[in-house]
Parts: sequence; structure tokens; C-alpha cells
Amino acid sequence: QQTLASDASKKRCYEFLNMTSRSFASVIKELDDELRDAVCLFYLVLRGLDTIEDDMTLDLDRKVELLRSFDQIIYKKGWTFNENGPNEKDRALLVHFDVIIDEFLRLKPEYQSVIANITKLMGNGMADYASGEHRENTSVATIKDFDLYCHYVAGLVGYGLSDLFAASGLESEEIAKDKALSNSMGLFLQKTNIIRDYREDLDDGRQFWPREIWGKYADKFSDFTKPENKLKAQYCLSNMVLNVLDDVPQVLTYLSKLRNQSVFNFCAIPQVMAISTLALVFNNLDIFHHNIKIRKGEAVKLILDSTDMDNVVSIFRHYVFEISRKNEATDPNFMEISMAIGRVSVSC
Ligand SMILES: CC(C)(C)CN1C(=O)[C@@H](CC(=O)N[C@@H](CC(=O)O)C(=O)O)O[C@H](c2cccc3ccccc23)c2cc(Cl)ccc21
Repeated sequence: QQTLASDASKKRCYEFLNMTSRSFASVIKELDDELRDAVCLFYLVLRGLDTIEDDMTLDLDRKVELLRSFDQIIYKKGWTFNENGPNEKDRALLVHFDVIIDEFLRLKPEYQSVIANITKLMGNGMADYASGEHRENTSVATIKDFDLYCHYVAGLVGYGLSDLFAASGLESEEIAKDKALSNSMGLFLQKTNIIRDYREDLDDGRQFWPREIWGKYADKFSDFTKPENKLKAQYCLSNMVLNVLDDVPQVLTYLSKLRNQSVFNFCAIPQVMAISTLALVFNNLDIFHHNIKIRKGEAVKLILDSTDMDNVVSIFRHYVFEISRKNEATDPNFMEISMAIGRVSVSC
């Protein structure tokens, strides 16, 4: 039975959701009753973990301890955290994390264990990455490191969501079996964001682009901001977009397996935003100077249009065609990009 207190703490969780994720909160709220609270809590637990990983004011040992134990912390009634630096954007979430924990403990046990399992894998992955050889300049060396890092912070979210969808009975068990498909759902979003956020991350002293790619075009990651390196910057950018295009066929395959309308909308909307962002950043040197985002009007149109597979396929075709139009024959990646586009075109 829902007491007054639990109604109040559930309401507060949705207030934190609105505060931490602008437009995405409204997408989560559209999910069927059976999934809405579990996904909301999953999102907030992940935000809590992300806030700890992002906090540069925490000393390393303390950060690693919190990351590796977060899967137990979410079971500790009353736990809160106020060691975050004052400017941490999601500071409030951790200061009031006891409210999140109260609601987490009201979820069905199978939803709790999905969230705890992913939190454990992600927390340890983040801890390995934070304390590993990358520490000196938090850089990613090889494409393999890049895929592993994105697996930790985004691929695992795909694993968790697919497990929640299957556990709810709204989607088949099969959706959770094919881990490669769930992983690609996360990698496509995260890699597109990493390309889009080049300038913001550079200014924050962080770099996520793999040295195996950018090292072919410059000696220092920040060289791409210099006008004399314009052409190298463009080719490095197209090489990064080429790497992301590999995940498109798997994203479309995953979406085609979904049967519940609210789950489809929830999964399709971020993916169509990402393909639109990918087309926007392709051969667009503005990304080396400031953060660019798709126009609000275009985002709204994409949200309204991505309600069924046929529409989503035509949205992907539209933006993949836009990338092929912008693809320049003088670009050393021209052929590879044409072939990647060919692979996408046959998959949708
Ligand atoms: C790192 C990330 C890509 C996993 C973050 N991530 C997402 O990007 C959100 C979208 C989002 O937060 N958008 C921001 C805008 C922005 O950040 O650019 C918004 O406010 O609109 O979507 C993903 C997300 C949604 C649906 C299916 C997914 C399958 C696998 C992996 C992630 C999936 C997400 C679902 C959950 Cl439960 C938790 C986090 C996320």
C-alpha cells in the first residue's frame, strides 16, 4: 500500500529526473506503468555514479572506493553524500540520495537486481579506467580502449535496459540475450556525444577520442583548434564519424525487435537524435570551436516522427544520405565512409 511518505519520495525522484535530464525525463515518463519507475530509478542511480566519476575534486582513492561500492550503497537506507565539489552540476542528487534509495528499495526484487548488477559492472569499469594507465591525462589510447570505455559508461546501460524490458514482460527475453545489439545502442549514443563534445571536453581537460585515430592527423589533441590544421581536423573528424557508423546496422536491428510502443519510443528517440547529430557534425569544423546542437524545431519533429520502424528507417536514410552528400573525394576516408554508408543502406 502506498503511504503518504512513499508518494512524497516518489514525487521527489521525478523532480530529480526533471532536474537532471531536460527533455529525456518526459520520454521516461511516457513508459508503461510496469517499467516507468524502474527506468527512472535506473537513470538516477546512473546519474549518481556519473556524478562521482565526473567529480575532479575527489581524491582518487576516495573516488575508486565509492565507484566500486556503489552497488552496495544503493541498498543503504539514509545514505547521502556531500563531499562533492560545490560546482558539481548533479550535487543535489547525491546530497538527497537517501530519497532515491528509498524508492529503489520499493522496486520489485528483479528490477533491483538488474540495476545493482549493472551498477557493479559500471562502477568497477569506471574505477579501473580512473586508476589505470589513463590516469595521467585521462586519455583513450586505442580504438579497443575507446570501445571498452564506451561499453562501461553506455553499453552496460543497454544491457540493463534490455534486462528490465525482458523482466517486465513487455518485451521478449530475446531482446536481453543479444548483448552485441544492446551494446551498440549505447555505443552509438555515447560515441556521437563524444564527437559532439570535443570542445567542451578539451576545455575541461578531458579527451575521449582514441589516440589511434587522432594521432594519424596531429601531434597534440588540441592541434585541431588551430586554423592552419583545418584540413587535418576535417579528416580526423570524418575518421571518427566512420568509426561510429559501424554501430548503425545493429541499432536498427535492435529497434526492429521491439514490440511495446512505449519502449520503442523510449529507445528510438535518442537514436534518431544521435543520427541527426552525427550528420550535423560530419565535416563541420565548428565542433572544434564550440558546442553545436541540432535545432529545437528539428528535435521536436524527430520526436514526433519516431513512433514506428518505417519512420525511423526513413529518418536514418535521410541523415545517412546527408552524410554521403557531404563526403568529399579528397578526404582519405572517403572510400571507407562510402562503404560504411553502403552497409547501412542495405541494413535498413
Ligand atoms: C551515456 C548514455 C548514452 C547511456 C546516457 N543516456 C542518454 O543519452 C539517454 C538520452 C539522454 O539522456 N539525452 C539527453 C541529451 C544528451 O545528453 O545529449 C537529454 O537530456 O535529452 O538515452 C539513453 C538510452 C535511452 C534508450 C535506450 C538506450 C539503450 C542503450 C543505452 C542507452 C539508452 C540513456 C538511458 C539511461 Cl537509463 C541512462 C542514460 C542514457
